[in-house]
Amino acid sequence: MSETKKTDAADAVVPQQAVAPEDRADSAKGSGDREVLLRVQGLKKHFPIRKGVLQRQVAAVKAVDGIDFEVRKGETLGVVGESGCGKSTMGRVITRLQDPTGGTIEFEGQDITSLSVGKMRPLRRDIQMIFQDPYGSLNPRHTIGSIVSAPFRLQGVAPEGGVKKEVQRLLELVGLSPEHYNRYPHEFSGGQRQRIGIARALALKPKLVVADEPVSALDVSIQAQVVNLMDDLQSELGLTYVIIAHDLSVVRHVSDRIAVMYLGKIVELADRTSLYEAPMHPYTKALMSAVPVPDPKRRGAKSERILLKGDVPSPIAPPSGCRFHTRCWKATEICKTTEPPLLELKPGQQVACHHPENAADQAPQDTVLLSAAREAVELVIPAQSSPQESEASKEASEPEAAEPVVAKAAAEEEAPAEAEAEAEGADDAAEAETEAEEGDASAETEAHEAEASADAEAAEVDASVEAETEAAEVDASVEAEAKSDAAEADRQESTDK
Ligand SMILES: Nc1ncnc2c1ncn2[C@@H]1O[C@H](COP(=O)(O)OP(=O)(O)OP(=O)(O)O)[C@@H](O)[C@H]1O
Repeated sequence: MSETKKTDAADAVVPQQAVAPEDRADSAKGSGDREVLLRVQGLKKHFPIRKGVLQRQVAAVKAVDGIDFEVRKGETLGVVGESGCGKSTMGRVITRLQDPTGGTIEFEGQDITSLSVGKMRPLRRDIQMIFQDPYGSLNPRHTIGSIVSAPFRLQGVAPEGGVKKEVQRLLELVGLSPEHYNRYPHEFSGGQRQRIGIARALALKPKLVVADEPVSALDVSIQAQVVNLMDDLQSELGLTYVIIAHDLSVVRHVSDRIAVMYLGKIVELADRTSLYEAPMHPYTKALMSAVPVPDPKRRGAKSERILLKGDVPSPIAPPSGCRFHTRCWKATEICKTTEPPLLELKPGQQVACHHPENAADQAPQDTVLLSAAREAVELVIPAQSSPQESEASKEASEPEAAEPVVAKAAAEEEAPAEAEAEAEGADDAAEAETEAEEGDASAETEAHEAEASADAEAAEVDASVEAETEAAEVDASVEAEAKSDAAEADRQESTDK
């Protein structure tokens, strides 16, 4: 409760150097002149933690805690942030698979925040979701035909030319053969399964597709294919995407604009170029510094890598003021007491920070760093030019490995499991107790997931039998080939004689 009060107080603080309204209008005319498809305001999703016989609520996991953004027709909004910052919850809430705790969601101008399941049904055609796990999200007992045609059955839609023809067209659209219609999910690779998931999501020609980590479960080589497929489909079908991902390279490749989340809040929202070239929020800067540069020639241009120290605080009791102040090297007293609002400091670039990078300071009078700020980060200078430098940077990173300090900025590539375990460990009890709360998630999704997990074992067995069979087939064909080679050699020999 106290945080809420502080937040309210924070809202009253008007930083002096935000972009003037007329400039904002200009920026809206630029990249933002497309029609708004989805508008989210003050969106919150809190999972209650209940205790005791009476199951009284004692606290709440503030997974999403007051976020505002818009998605325009035909664009791709990327959402990034560390594990546990509320990305997936945000995705499930905007598609109304979970009910929000507060705020509003408007789709094509219609307020869908509290529509009942029945009233949401017709809108389900327009808003679809692609899930992260291509193995768990397809029912192993159903054929591909049945999986991809499910949306037609559920919505009572009869496509022109019949369901089978339409499903086969969709399979072709996503790069699969129409002959796969009668096959089962275990007969496909991860990338192919994700294509099937995409075909299912596109069956009803949706306007908005929310993809939650669509490629993170796939091999790197397959990721590019699926990302390119989604790109092509967007131009072909005029789709609008919200793509949730923790891989900054993927997000950079696919997004027009990017929202950076930290502990249930959007800390920066900007177009791709501004965000990658001149990030304003220190957290964004730290995330960006962790993105590997693939080109060795350009690697030298990358200044230093910022490793954030300390853990992500618990979303049950997030820090006061700016939630990032406990890990920020620029934090001053105001950051501790006053929550910075998300303001457009440059046309098309919104940031929630009192002391932004690449922009005028919003609280120039507040200059004394918090003592923790001095310890908040570690800079790693890329080892490249001289041997001495490489030695120094090696030394700088060694004690860090010995310390129990988690370099969170690098968590995206180095320790996602650890970060996740932390967040989840703290919230395990909460999750268990609030499971029942999730009854509001789409019945369709739940039934599907339950069935899928019940059958996962069967699928695994099938898959291993399949793998054995395949291996046997390969052996047999190799043997046959060897035999025919030998016969050919014999024939050749006798001809020569
Ligand atoms: N059903 C639930 N009950 C209780 N807490 C939940 C529930 N679902 C999510 N949370 C908590 O909400 C927070 C945000 O979780 P969420 O899955 O949205 O994060 P995320 O950014 O998508 O992380 P990841 O990338 O690991 O999926 C976490 O602390 C998580 O433990």
